[in-house]
Amino acid sequence: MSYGFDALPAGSFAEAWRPLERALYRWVIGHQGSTLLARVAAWASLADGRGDTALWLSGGVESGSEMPALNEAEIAALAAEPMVGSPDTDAATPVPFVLDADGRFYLWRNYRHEVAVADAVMRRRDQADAVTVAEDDIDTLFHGIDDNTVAQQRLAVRRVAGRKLFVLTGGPGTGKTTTVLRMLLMLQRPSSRPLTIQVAAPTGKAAQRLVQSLREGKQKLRRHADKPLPADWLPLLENVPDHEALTLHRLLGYRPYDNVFARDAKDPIPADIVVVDEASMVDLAMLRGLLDAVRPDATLILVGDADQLTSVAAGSVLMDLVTAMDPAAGEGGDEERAGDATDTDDLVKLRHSFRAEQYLVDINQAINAGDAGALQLAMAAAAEHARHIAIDTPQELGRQVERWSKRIAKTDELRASSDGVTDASGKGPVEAALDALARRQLLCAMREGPYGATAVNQAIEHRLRKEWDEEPGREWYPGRAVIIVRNDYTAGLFNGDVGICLADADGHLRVWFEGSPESVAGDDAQPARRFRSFAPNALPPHESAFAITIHKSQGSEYAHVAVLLPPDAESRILSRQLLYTGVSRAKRSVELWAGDAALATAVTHSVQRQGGVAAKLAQRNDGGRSP
Ligand SMILES: Nc1ncnc2c1ncn2[C@@H]1O[C@H](COP(=O)(O)OP(=O)(O)OP(=O)(O)O)[C@@H](O)[C@H]1O
Repeated sequence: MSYGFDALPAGSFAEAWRPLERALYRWVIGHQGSTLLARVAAWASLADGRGDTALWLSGGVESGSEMPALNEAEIAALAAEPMVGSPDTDAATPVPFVLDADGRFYLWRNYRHEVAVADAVMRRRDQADAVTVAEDDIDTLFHGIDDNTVAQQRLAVRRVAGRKLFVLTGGPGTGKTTTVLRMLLMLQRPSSRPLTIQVAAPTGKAAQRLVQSLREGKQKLRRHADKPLPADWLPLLENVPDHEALTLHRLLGYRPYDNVFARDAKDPIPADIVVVDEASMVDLAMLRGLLDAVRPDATLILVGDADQLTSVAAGSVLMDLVTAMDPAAGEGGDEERAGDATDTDDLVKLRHSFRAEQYLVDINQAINAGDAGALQLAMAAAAEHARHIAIDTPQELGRQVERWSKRIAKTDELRASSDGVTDASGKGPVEAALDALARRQLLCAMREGPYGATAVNQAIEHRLRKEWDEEPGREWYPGRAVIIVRNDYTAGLFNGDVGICLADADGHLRVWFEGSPESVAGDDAQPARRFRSFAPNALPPHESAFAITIHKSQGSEYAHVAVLLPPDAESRILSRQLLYTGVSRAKRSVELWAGDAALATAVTHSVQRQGGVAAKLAQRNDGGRSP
C-alpha cells in the first residue's frame, strides 16, 4: 500500500495550502482516495482554518474558497467514495468526510458539531414551558416606563419566561446587560426556591465587564429615584451574581491537555440559568459543548452583537441562530410586533441605543449597512469626535504613530509610583493607571506586517522609551501596558486581561491587573474594585498592549479608539464585521487610520462564513416545531 509519500505530480498542491492541507492531501491519496477527494479535502481543511465549517462544492469563488466549483458528475463521484459519508451515515461509525444533499462538504467533526448543535437548539426551543407573565411585574422592572425606547427590552423580559434557550442581540449601548438583569429577575419570580445563576463570557475581560455591568444595573434598580425595586424583589436581585467573572472555558471545565470539557450532559453545569455574553465570539465546537453542559431543564441565554466579528475558530453560530430564529424573517419586522403580548418568539433584537453619543451610533449603523456614503456623512456630522486619517504609506503611519505615542507619553498616570500600594490596598495610582489605559486604544486589523499590532507596538514602545528616558530595548519599564494572551488558571489571569507595569520608590517593578471586585455586603455598599500585582517574570504569555488586534479587543470598550487598516484594498482580512467591531469599541470618539480604497473595501465587504447550521435549523423548523 502506498501512503502517499511518493512524489506527487507537479502542481498537485494549491499555493494557499498550509502544511496541514498538504499532509491531508497525501493522507487521502495514501488511503485510496481519489485525487479529486484529496483536493476537496485539502480545500475543506483550509476553509475550516479560515472559519468555515463546510465547503460549498458548487459555489466556486462565491463560496469564499479559491477552489473551482465542481460539476454534478464530480460531486456524484465524490459521494461514491468510501471515505465520504452522507447525513445518513451512522454517527457510531465515523468516516473522514461528509457530503450533504446541498453540496456542502465537511470534515467529520464539523458535521457532527453542526448536527449536535441544531438538535440541541431545537430540543431547547421545543421544551419551553407556558408561563404567564404579569404585566405589572414588567412595569415594576421598568419603573413604569413603557415607550418605544424600551419596547424591545420589555419584550425580551416577557418572552424569556419558561424558555430553555433565549437569544438577545443588539449593538453597543442598546441595554443588553440591563435587559439580562431584568430577565434574570423575571425567570426567578415564579420559582419557589432560589435559583442558581451562572454568568460567563468567552474572554476574561468580557466576563469582568459583564459582572461590572450587572453590578451597576443592580445598584440602579435598588436606588432608582422614583420607583426603586420593591422589597419582595430584592432577594431575587441579590441572587444575581455580580462578583464572579467566569470565562466560558472555565464554566465548561476545559481541560487543555485533553482538549475536552469536564462539564457535559453527564456532569452538567450546576446552574438553573446560564448567561453567556459576547456570544458572537463563541465557535461551533464551544457552542456544542455549552449546549451539552447546560441541564435540559435549565435556561441558556445567549447575548451578543451578531454584527460583530465571528469566533477565531470555525463557525458563526450567533449569526446562524439569529438567522434561524429571527421572528421578523419574511414578516413586517419585529418592531411592528413589539407590543404583541402573545408573541412566543425566543429571539429579541434590541435596537434603541441609550448612549448619549448618537454620532457613534450613526457611524456604526452606516458601517453595518455597508454604506460608504452614509459613513462619510456620519463621520462629518460627528465633527471632532470622528476623524478619517488617510494612511497609505509607512511614512504616514509613522507620523500618526508618533503623534499617538506622544499623547501616551504625556499620560502621567501611566508612570505613577506604586509606592506603598499593596494588593489589598490596590486603588489609587493603580486604578488611575488602568483607567488611563482604557481611555485610548489603538486597534489594528492585522497582527503581522508593517501595519500589524506587533510592529506598531514596537514603534510605540521605541518612542515611549525615548520620551520617558528609558534605556532603548529595555523590556520592562514603568508605564508598559501588556495584554495576557493565554489563560492561566493558577494565576487567575486570562486571555485579554490588560495590565500596567508600575515601579515603587525603590524602582521595583510589578505588573498590575484588575481582579474580580470584592463583593461587599449591604445594599448601598459599592463593591470595591480589586487589583493584583505580579512580578514581570511571573506572568503567563503576554504581549505589549499599546496596539492590539481588533480581534483581541472584542468584549472591551475604550473612550477613544483608533482603528488601523492595512492599505492593501485586496486584503482578505478587510471586512465590514472587522471594521464595525473595531469602531464599536469606542465610547466617545474614533479615528479611522485607513487609505480610502481599504476603507471602501472594509465597508462593502461582508464576511459570510460557510456552514450548514442555519440550514439545519431551518430544516428542523419546517419539520414541525411547535411555535
Ligand atoms: N431601559 C433603559 N432605561 C434607561 N437607561 C438604559 C436602559 N437600558 C440601558 N440603559 C443604559 O444604557 C447604557 C448601556 O446599557 P447596557 O450596558 O445594558 O448595554 P449593553 O448593550 O450591554 O452595552 P455594551 O454593548 O456597551 O456592553 C447604560 O448606561 C444603561 O444604564
